[in-house]
Amino acid sequence: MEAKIKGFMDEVKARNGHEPEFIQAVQEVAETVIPYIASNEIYNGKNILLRMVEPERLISFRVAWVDDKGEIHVNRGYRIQMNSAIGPYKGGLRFHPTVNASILKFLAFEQVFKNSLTTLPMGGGKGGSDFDPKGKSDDEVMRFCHAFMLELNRHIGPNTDVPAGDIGVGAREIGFLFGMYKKIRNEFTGVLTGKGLSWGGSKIRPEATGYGTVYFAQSMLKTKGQEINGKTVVISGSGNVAQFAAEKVLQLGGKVVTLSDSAGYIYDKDGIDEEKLAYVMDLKNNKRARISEYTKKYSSATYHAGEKPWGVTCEIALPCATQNELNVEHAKQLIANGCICVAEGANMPSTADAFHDAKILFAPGKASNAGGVATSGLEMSQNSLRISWTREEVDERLKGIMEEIHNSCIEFGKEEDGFCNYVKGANIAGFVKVADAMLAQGVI
Ligand SMILES: NC(=O)C1=CN([C@@H]2O[C@H](COP(=O)(O)OP(=O)(O)OC[C@H]3O[C@@H](n4cnc5c(N)ncnc54)[C@H](O)[C@@H]3O)[C@@H](O)[C@H]2O)C=CC1
Ligand SMILES: O=C(O)CCC(=O)C(=O)O
Repeated sequence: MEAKIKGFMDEVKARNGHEPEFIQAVQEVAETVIPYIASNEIYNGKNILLRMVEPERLISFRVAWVDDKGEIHVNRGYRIQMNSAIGPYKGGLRFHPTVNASILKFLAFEQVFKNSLTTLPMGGGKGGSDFDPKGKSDDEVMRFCHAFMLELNRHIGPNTDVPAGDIGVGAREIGFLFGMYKKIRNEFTGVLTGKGLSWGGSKIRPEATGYGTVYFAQSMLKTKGQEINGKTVVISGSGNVAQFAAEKVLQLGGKVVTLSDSAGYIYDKDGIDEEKLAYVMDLKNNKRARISEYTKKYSSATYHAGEKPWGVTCEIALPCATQNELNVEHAKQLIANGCICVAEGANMPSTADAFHDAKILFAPGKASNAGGVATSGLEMSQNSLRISWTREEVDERLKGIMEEIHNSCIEFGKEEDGFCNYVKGANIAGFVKVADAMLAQGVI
């Protein structure tokens, strides 16, 4: 089996050798899915995984825009349409200076498995730009989004490809992108998700990724007779996913002690309560300031510049910032300090080796953060039906979907000693649905 996996990865590396994040994401899937393929006759000799690692379409384009001083800038825009076997391409847009083809291909690849796990009919895609929204005025962000959509609109549509937000793309950006799509195409459709509530957005979509991550952690803890109530939780990030993960932990009686951004983390020994979290939301979503500001307002907190929060003692860790922010040393430290449960809110925040051999409750992002895209799927359904479900209705569906994903992970990930390997479970469950559809549709 080792040789089979190596042979497959050699072929992937030969084609994508300069794309480390993409190779990392494929390796993790190959290690669990190739043995499954080998033991399941119907997938043999069909080169399904090799077909799945090649994007159906990779679009790259120039985005030229004018700043407030009248200077012209050029960024690179992308949309990776990875796999449409089970539905229209679906996945977020990331605006961050680090964006490149490798990062978007890893995200698009993960998205295929994640969307399959949601039980909803969505293929996988991802896109974005190396544009940095930090320090830009609202007008500059608007001009960039409009310029980006001038090209992207040709490649998307409510039955073709439905983008949404990711790092650097929130409600403000989705509004500007939607406005330009509507202007160019002269149609009001559900072409993007994460829209504002008064123009087609779904209730709970902003909360969904963070809430879903905590619902998944709840399901994992339940298998051990444990709950969130009374537990100390370390969270990284302070953006959309981190904020609503923190909110749900508080609602369930947990104590959140950290948040972070790319410059460092804050540790609040007294816990980040509802009032403090509201301050963080205003700080990040409106003032767009650094998390270090928190310590100026709350003396119970300390700031740790240039560091990650994984050395802080906790029972639960929720990495919610970005890829590869938690390595094997961090993982050892967490476990040594008593951490029993890690649910990834971000995409691939743990390095490949971090929890590889750790027998704790560990959920990969493609399972635990799938609540965001699942609720985007619910937004698509509401748009098609031209109706709007209540907050309670959407939250109930979200909870149900997270429960289903957890069940799928158990079905395919439970090992002989009773330990659930959630990575294996998520990879195989995600693979089966897409692979079966690809088999049915023939070699295309
Ligand atoms: N927004 C969504 O619905 C979903 C997001 N995700 C993933 O969750 C993660 C966070 O995304 P959002 O909260 O939506 O983005 P966001 O833009 O709202 O927040 C991103 C957060 O990550 C931090 N960050 C960015 N680069 C960093 C770095 N190099 N080191 C440390 N921190 C860094 C930022 O300071 C910020 O706190 C990403 O991995 C994203 O792909 C996953 C599923 C859905
Ligand atoms: O809601 C969506 O379509 C995108 C969510 C996303 O980008 C993700 O799950 O990583």
